[in-house]
Amino acid sequence: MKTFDELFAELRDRAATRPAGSGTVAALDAGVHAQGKKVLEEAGEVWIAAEHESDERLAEEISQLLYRLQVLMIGRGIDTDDVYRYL
Ligand SMILES: N=c1c2ncn([C@@H]3O[C@H](COP(=O)(O)OP(=O)(O)OP(=O)(O)O)[C@@H](O)[C@H]3O)c2ncn1[C@@H]1O[C@H](COP(=O)(O)O)[C@@H](O)[C@H]1O
Repeated sequence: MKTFDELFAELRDRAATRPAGSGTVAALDAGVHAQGKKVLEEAGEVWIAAEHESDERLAEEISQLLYRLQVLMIGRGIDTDDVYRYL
């Protein structure tokens, strides 16, 4: 189990060290357009899960949306503080 900030730090490390086999590295290399499409896709899955699926499935879809948002943030080069200041 990890927090939002811990996952973000892990993904930033993946971006810096580029380990072989990392899906995050592949997602970053795919560019912001592809990253944005993944955000939209996962957001749709969250919506569907919220209306039709179990709490567990909803939580899993939300985790995937958070991951995709973080990949997009790193792809665009913004940090968590850039977001948190609006919360
Ligand atoms: N939290 C996640 C995470 N959430 C979602 N995903 C990716 O998103 C996929 C699920 O999304 P989809 O529903 O779109 O499934 P899919 O269409 O079959 O996925 P793709 O073919 O597009 O990869 C998963 O198969 C993962 O590829 C994640 N990939 C990685 N992480 C975490 O990120 C960290 C770094 O991972 P790596 O870069 O892979 O080492 C690790 O802590 C991982 O646990």
